[in-house]
This record gives sequence, structure tokens and C-alpha cells, in this order.
Amino acid sequence: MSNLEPIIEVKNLVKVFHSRGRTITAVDDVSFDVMEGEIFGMIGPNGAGKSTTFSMLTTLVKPSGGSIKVAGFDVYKQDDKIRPLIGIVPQKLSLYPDLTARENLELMGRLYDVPKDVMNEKIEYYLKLVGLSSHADRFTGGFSGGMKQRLSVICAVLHEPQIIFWDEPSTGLDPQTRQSIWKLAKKFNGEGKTLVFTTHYMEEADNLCDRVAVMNLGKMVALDSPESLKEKTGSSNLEETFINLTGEEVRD
Ligand SMILES: Nc1ncnc2c1ncn2[C@@H]1O[C@H](COP(=O)(O)OP(=O)(O)OP(=O)(O)O)[C@@H](O)[C@H]1O
Repeated sequence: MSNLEPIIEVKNLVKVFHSRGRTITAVDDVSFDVMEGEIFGMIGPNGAGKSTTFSMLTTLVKPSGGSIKVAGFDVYKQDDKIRPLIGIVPQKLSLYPDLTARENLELMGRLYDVPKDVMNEKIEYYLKLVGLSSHADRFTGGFSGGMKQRLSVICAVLHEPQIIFWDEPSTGLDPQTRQSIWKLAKKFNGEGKTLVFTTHYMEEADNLCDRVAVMNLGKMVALDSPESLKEKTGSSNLEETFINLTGEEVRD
């Protein structure tokens, strides 16, 4: 559960893309805080601006306007201070297929300066945690989607980040794997880590999140606990709330 201190502070965030003569405002004057120890979800239809926001929070894309502070550091000027404090599980998993699970972990560990004397111990611990010990020395190219997702998340936490950013944790995974991913997220959160994720699964947002931000057309149209969001929109489930807040029109 969350403390009352913000660990992420976003003020009047804007991102404008210029593409093929068009100007696209992907994120349009968005402000919010994420509290330390919170599980914070971002939902919204395709093109709502979730991934762009995610990329700016994780220092990968520079904002066009506004400010972001992560753990007190400014994303414009102190991104080098932010990177060691965060773990990123991207939507397009970035594992090396020609390396084994263990080699992928070693590579990430070295990139994030995990001390040599604890590296092996940590790798064994995390492989066991996600049930991949017996696959440690297999090439990841042959892994199932669920195995890749489990390996990707432990690659992201090997350096013990304070905040985990997780883009669509369970897209394309079967219900068993989804359950195991949720358990893992709750375990990390129970250890005090803050989690920020995007999802298209309303059940996932409802089950996991302390608070959910609803984005639509670059704006944040609601931010509250799943229960309060349902109550405010008079809906019995989050899917209904979502449609209520973002409309029925299909987005391209
Ligand atoms: N690099 C880019 N260049 C131009 N336009 C972009 C770029 N990245 C995103 N956009 C546009 O910005 C808008 C928001 O996109 P974004 O990917 O952030 O939405 P999303 O909510 O993550 O959608 P999805 O659920 O489909 O992943 C869209 O109109 C998208 O086409």
C-alpha cells in the first residue's frame, strides 16, 4: 500500500509529435502524482497517450512541455540520476534470443551496475522466484510468451529499483500466467516498490491498482481508486466505467 509522499510528480505535461506535415498532441496538459509504494495503472483507448506518457516518465522520450520529477529528480536535467532508480519492462520485450536466460540477466545486471559479488546469488534467487531455474541455460529465443514476460520482469528488477514501470504486463498471456504475473507484481509492491503500469485489461486494473488514471485523446479524464471510479460513474464494473469515460467510438 502507498505512503502519502509522491515519488513521481507530473505537472502540465505535453508531448507534441510532428509527423508527415501533421502535428499530433499525444499528451495534452496532464498533471498527476504517483505516491510512494502505490500500484498505479494507466488505462485508455488506443492512441490515448499512455505509451507516450510512459516513455516520458522513464526518461526515454523528452517532453515538449511541463515537468516530471521522479524520486525528486528532474527528467530534463537529471535523467542519469533517475535511471538507476527505475526498472522498465517494455511492451516489446527486449530479450536477446541468442543468449540464455542467465546470460540475458548477467547482461542487464552489468548494464545496471549490479555488484559482481552478489550477481550470481541474485540471478539464482530471481530465476527461482519466477520458476525459471531449470531453464536458466536455455536460449530465450525458444521461450513461450509467459516465460519471456517473467524473464523480462526479473531483468528489470535485478538492480533493485524503487519504481517498476511495466507496459502491458499480461497482454497475450494465458490466465494462469496472468495470475502469476499479478502475484509477482503484488510481491514486489509488498516489498515497498512502487509500480506504474499500462493495461488494456480492466480486470487487471481493478485487481491490482490502488489508483487508476484514465486517459483519452491525450488528456487525463479521471484518476481515482477503481472503487471510486465505478461509484462516480454509476457502473458495476471498470469496463463500463471505461466506456462511460472514454466513449464507445472505436479508435484507429
Ligand atoms: N513517434 C511518434 N510519432 C508520431 N506520432 C506518434 C508517435 N508516438 C505516438 N504517436 C501518436 O501519439 C498518439 C498517442 O499514442 P500512444 O502510443 O501514446 O497511445 P497509447 O494510449 O499508448 O495507445 P495504445 O493503447 O495503442 O498503445 C497517437 O495518435 C499516436 O499515433
